[in-house]
Amino acid sequence: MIKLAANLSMMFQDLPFLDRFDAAAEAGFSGVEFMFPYDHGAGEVAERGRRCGLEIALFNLPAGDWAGGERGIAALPGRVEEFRAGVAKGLDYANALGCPRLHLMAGKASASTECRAVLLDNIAYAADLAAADNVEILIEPINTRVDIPGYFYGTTAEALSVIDGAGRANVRLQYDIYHMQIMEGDLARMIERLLPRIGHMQLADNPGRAEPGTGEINYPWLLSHIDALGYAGWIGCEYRPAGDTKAGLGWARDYLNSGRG
Ligand SMILES: O=C(O)C(=O)[C@H](O)CO
Ligand SMILES: [Mg+2]
Repeated sequence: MIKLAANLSMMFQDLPFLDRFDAAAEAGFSGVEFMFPYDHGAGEVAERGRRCGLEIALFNLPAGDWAGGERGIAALPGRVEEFRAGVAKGLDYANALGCPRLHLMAGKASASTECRAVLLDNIAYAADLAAADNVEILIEPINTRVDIPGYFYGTTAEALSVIDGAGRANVRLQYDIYHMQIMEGDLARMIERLLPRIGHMQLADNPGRAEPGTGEINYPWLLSHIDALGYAGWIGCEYRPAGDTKAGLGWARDYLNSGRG
């Protein structure tokens, strides 16, 4: 069964963050994900999720100075103390929100031995603490052609080599179909091959990163294929709606709860 999570950092942006939970539930979602909950108290985010009957599928560990252009700090030498404080904060929120997954972002860093060593240490540190809370750490290759030039890993091979290097069983691959269409293509076969390593998925069409049906990816076919493969995890709708979020959800009708919207 395909389980779609609304991405509350990209969808329903006309509403304040907490009200996006209500909008997602009304649209028929049973799960949500978002980038960062940290502007709000963990208690109030948890309460809103509970009240709306929503599972919280994933959010990001603190990722440095986002507004200043940083996209994670885990591969940055000299930022280890800040990284560790972020892990503690992220796990506090994950526990309060009942969220079993955290996305750890490496950042824009050179492919140097030093950055890789810092990254592997940081991932192992986060994974060991997370394991004690039954939380998984997710590593997502992000396209370096359009969205984040210079990001530490842009392909599944690079991300898997980092995961294997960290050597922790609770570190898994976050497969974002949009990024991987740009970097690798061959989506169906790649997902089939990588399925045992994938802990979370995300989607958007390409080009433009809007909803399925606006670009080149055959989502009706691909989602049936993912379903047939037996993928049981969440797929986050990490797209920028081309217009009104709810009006653009026609593509998802078969996968959402009905009767609430
Ligand atoms: O950029 C992406 O695709 C992500 O999933 C990161 O979490 C940034 O939000
Ligand atoms: Mg993503």
